[in-house]
Amino acid sequence: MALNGKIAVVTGAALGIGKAMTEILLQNGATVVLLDVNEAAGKSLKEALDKQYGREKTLFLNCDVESEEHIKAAFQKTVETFGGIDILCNNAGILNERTWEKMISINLVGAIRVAYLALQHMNKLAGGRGGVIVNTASMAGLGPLMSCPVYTATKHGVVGFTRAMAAASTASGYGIRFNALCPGFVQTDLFSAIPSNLGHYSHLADATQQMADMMGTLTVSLVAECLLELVNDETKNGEALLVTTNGNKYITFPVFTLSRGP
Ligand SMILES: NC(=O)c1ccc[n+]([C@@H]2O[C@H](COP(=O)([O-])OP(=O)(O)OC[C@H]3O[C@@H](n4cnc5c(N)ncnc54)[C@H](O)[C@@H]3O)[C@@H](O)[C@H]2O)c1
Ligand SMILES: CCCCC[C@H](O)/C=C/C=C\C=C\C=C\[C@@H](O)[C@@H](O)CCCC(=O)O
Repeated sequence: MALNGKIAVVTGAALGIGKAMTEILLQNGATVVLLDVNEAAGKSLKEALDKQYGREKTLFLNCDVESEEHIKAAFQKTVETFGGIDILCNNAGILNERTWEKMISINLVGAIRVAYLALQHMNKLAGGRGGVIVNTASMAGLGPLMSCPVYTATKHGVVGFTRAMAAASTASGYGIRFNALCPGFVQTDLFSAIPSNLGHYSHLADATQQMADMMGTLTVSLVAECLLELVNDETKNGEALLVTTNGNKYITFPVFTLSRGP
C-alpha cells in the first residue's frame, strides 16, 4: 500500500476527524502515532486498533498540544520507537467562544508549536526525511462565521501559517510539504456541542444551524479521504483544500505582484 513504511503522527487522534484520519492512514499501510489529551478515548481507540491492525502499528501517547514538554516528549518517543516522522496531521482543535484565549492557545498556537517541533525531526536540513504536514483548518478559515469570530480567527491563522510555511519550506529546502484541510460542517462532538459553546454569540446559534442545515454535514470518513489526497499527491504544497457536501475545491488566493511604487 502507498504508505507502507511511513510513520504518521495525528494530533487530536482519539475522536472525530482525527480518529478517521488515523484509520485511513492505517488502512493505507502507515504506522500511526496517536496524540490526544483525552487519555481514556485514546487508550480505548488504541485497544480497538490493536485488534484490527496489530499492536506494532500504532502507539498512543497522552499529549496536550498546549504543552511544549508533552509534544517534545511525544516526538522523541516516536522517533525512538519508529525511526522518524514522515506525515503530521496537525488536527487537534476546539470550538468554545467562552474560553477564547484557550481556543487560540490550542487551535493556533498549538498547531504552530506542533509543526515547529515536528520540523526538528522532519526537516531534511536537520537530518530528517522530509514529508508532509497537513494542518486541519476549516471552511471558517476561508470565510468568517459570525457566531464564532475567534474560532474564525484561529482557522484563518492556520491557513495563513500553512501557506507561508509551504513557501518557506520550498525556499529553504526543508523537503516538507504544508497543506491546509478546510472542511465545512462535520458530524463530530465538536459540531454537536456548538450551541453551548458560542458564548457572547449564542443568540446566533439558530442562524448557524440554519446554515449547517442548508450546507449539510460531512462524514469524518469523507474528510479523511481528502487528507489522504493531500498526503499522497506530492504536487500539493501550500494548498487549502475546501471540503463540502457539494464537492471539494482547491482555493485560489489573490496574488500580490511585487512592483515599485509610482
Ligand atoms: N466538526 C467540524 O464541523 C469541523 C469542521 C472543520 C474543521 N474542524 C476542525 O477539525 C479538528 C478536529 O475537530 P473534530 O470536529 O474532530 O472535534 P472532536 O472534538 O470530535 O475531536 C477533537 C479531538 O482533539 C482532541 N483535543 C482537543 N484539545 C486538545 C489538546 N489541547 N491537545 C490534544 N488533543 C486535543 C480531543 O480530545 C478530541 O479527541 C479541529 O481542529 C476542528 O477545528 C472541525
Ligand atoms: C459555529 C459553527 C462552527 C463549526 C466549525 C467548523 O470548523 C465548521 C465550519 C463550517 C462551515 C463554515 C462556513 C463558513 C462560511 C463563511 O465563509 C461565510 O460564507 C458564512 C457567512 C454566514 C455567517 O454565518 O457568517
